[in-house]
Amino acid sequence: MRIAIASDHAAYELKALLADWLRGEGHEVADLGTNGPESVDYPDYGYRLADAVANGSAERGIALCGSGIGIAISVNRNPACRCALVSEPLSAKLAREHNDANVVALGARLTGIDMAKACIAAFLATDFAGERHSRRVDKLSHPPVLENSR
Ligand SMILES: O=C(CO)[C@H](O)[C@H](O)[C@H](O)COP(=O)(O)O
Repeated sequence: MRIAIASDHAAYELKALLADWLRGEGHEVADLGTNGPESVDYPDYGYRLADAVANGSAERGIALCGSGIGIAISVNRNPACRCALVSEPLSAKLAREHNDANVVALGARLTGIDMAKACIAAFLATDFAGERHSRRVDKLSHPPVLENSR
């Protein structure tokens, strides 16, 4: 699978470990940075990752920062992306099965390497279940303008 991976400074070490592991598993991995401990801003990397998924150069994305929260919010600003922040494999599986998530986010300051691998393995191995979930996922692309929110 073609996978893009990106992080801020808080997660660059975890990113390198995961990229090596994924390549060893036979995936084609595009590492979009950052690649050192210098402080950077997670939206810059989240937007870059989201663009790789949106333009089709990557089939799936892996987004990492200290908590996973900031980079997940950044990725989800791109309407082509559905990014799920997870910390255990069942959520990663359900993010695919029910939400057709195309990006998974993890927090390097909260999640260790073995748990991160387990989450990513579940994320990559699971297909979208379709059916009733398709209707719901479609609605995510068409948010209504509600009367009382004007
Ligand atoms: O965006 C985050 C939280 O939502 C990430 O955890 C960042 O990695 C974190 O905010 C970076 O913090 P730092 O103190 O600048 O290292």
